[in-house]
Amino acid sequence: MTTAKFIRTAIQVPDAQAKVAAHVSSGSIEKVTLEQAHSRTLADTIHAPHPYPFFRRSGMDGFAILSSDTIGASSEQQIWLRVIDEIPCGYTSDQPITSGTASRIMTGAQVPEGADAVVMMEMTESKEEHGEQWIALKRHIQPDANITPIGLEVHEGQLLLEAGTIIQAGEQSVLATFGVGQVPVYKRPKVAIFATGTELLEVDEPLQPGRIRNSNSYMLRSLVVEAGGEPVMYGSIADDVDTARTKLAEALEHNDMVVTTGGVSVGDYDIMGDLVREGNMEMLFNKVTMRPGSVTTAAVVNDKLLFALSGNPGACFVGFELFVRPTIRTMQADAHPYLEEWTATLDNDYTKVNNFTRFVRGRTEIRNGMVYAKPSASRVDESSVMITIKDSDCLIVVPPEKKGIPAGEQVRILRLPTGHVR
Ligand SMILES: Nc1nc2c(c(=O)[nH]1)N[C@H]1C(S)=C(S)[C@@H](COP(=O)(O)OP(=O)(O)OC[C@H]3O[C@@H](n4cnc5c(N)ncnc54)[C@H](O)[C@@H]3O)O[C@H]1N2
Ligand code: MOO
Ligand SMILES: [Mg+2]
Repeated sequence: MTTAKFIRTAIQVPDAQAKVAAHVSSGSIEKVTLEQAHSRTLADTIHAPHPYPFFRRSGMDGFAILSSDTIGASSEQQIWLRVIDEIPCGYTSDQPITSGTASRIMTGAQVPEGADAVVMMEMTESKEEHGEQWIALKRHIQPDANITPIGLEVHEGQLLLEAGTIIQAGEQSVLATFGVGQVPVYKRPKVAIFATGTELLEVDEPLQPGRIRNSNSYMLRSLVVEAGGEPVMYGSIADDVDTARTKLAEALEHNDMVVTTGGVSVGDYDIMGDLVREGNMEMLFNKVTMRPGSVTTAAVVNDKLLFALSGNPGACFVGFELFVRPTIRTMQADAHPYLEEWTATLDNDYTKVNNFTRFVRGRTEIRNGMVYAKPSASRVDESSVMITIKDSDCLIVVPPEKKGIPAGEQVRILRLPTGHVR
């Protein structure tokens, strides 16, 4: 049998990634509240509208003084200063410090005019005389002591955050400090997910002979969230090309991209493959020189991307990490959308013979400051294996020319950003 189904041109992973990238640009922008901005990608550059600190700030609970008043002070020769005001945080004093006077001040309060130092409470003695408060100092206090000057951290106009920054705790702090309550961020792309397969059962259905529960949709859902997308679940459908066509049209209409799983190989019921070949979409590729995921298929329909990933869980996972994650990241203007590449020492022999580049699910470990990677599966790492996905934090790259790699050799690994919600 020689139908178009079987004739496929395999392309290399970087070429396939480039084909996808040519159809992706950063998405549109929206404003969200600071609370909602967590883990979102900033869409504008933020400059400081004012210096920070904005006023001369006391670093201690104590007294604002003139340092020159304390010259010559010692245990034998205490200097007495009259306390003229009390300045809690949030208040400003209208009484400037002049020679011979001091004001009680709290940590974080604005230092009054005239004062050029704050002395800690513990370094003073105090007394009350004729209704007046006095403090004594026993040593010389250096000018500027315990005063944080204006702009120590940030000067006015300083670049605070670049567009493309992911907003986490530190960025939240900056945005709040500078009064950015409505934050311009890239919209999360809406990613439709549906599974194909007559064998698929819903998660809460009892097992039946020959059937399995749809796990890929849930795996993909988590991956989309991790990548910063908004997953939209379209359930699963039987292997029927008409149903798939209708579902795909609906998913494309309401979402920014569509990810499907299953039915992309050459089997009689591999309907997604058939659908992509029908001709009303631009197929980017339907075979990649990688394993798992060799049948990963991508197409463009009305300017939107369709990723038809393998049904085999391991292949579906790798297909997502290499093609879908970078797309979601690029749509949020991530300058480094691909999985981070590290070098690691292989911990176990890897003996499999390959004709395609193999992306072996693995786990890293740091020992004596060195990164080691070992395959997650002790026996099987086939495309069909589901159970090792949870045990993996990297993909070990085994080039096609290698006939296995001995333990101790340096390997390229791709770090999986598992658990990081973007
Ligand atoms: N004659 C050939 N057979 C196969 C080839 C080939 O080149 N020639 N390629 C093999 C490779 S490689 C892979 S990978 C798979 C790809 O299969 P499909 O993408 O067509 O996926 P299905 O046939 O629908 O299912 C494969 C497998 O995965 C299970 N599955 C499907 N959907 C889900 C889901 N949502 N959750 C969990 N598991 C799912 C399904 O039951 C099958 O066991 O084809 C090889 N065959
Ligand atoms: O596409 Mo299959 O995943 O190469 O193993
Ligand atoms: Mg199949």
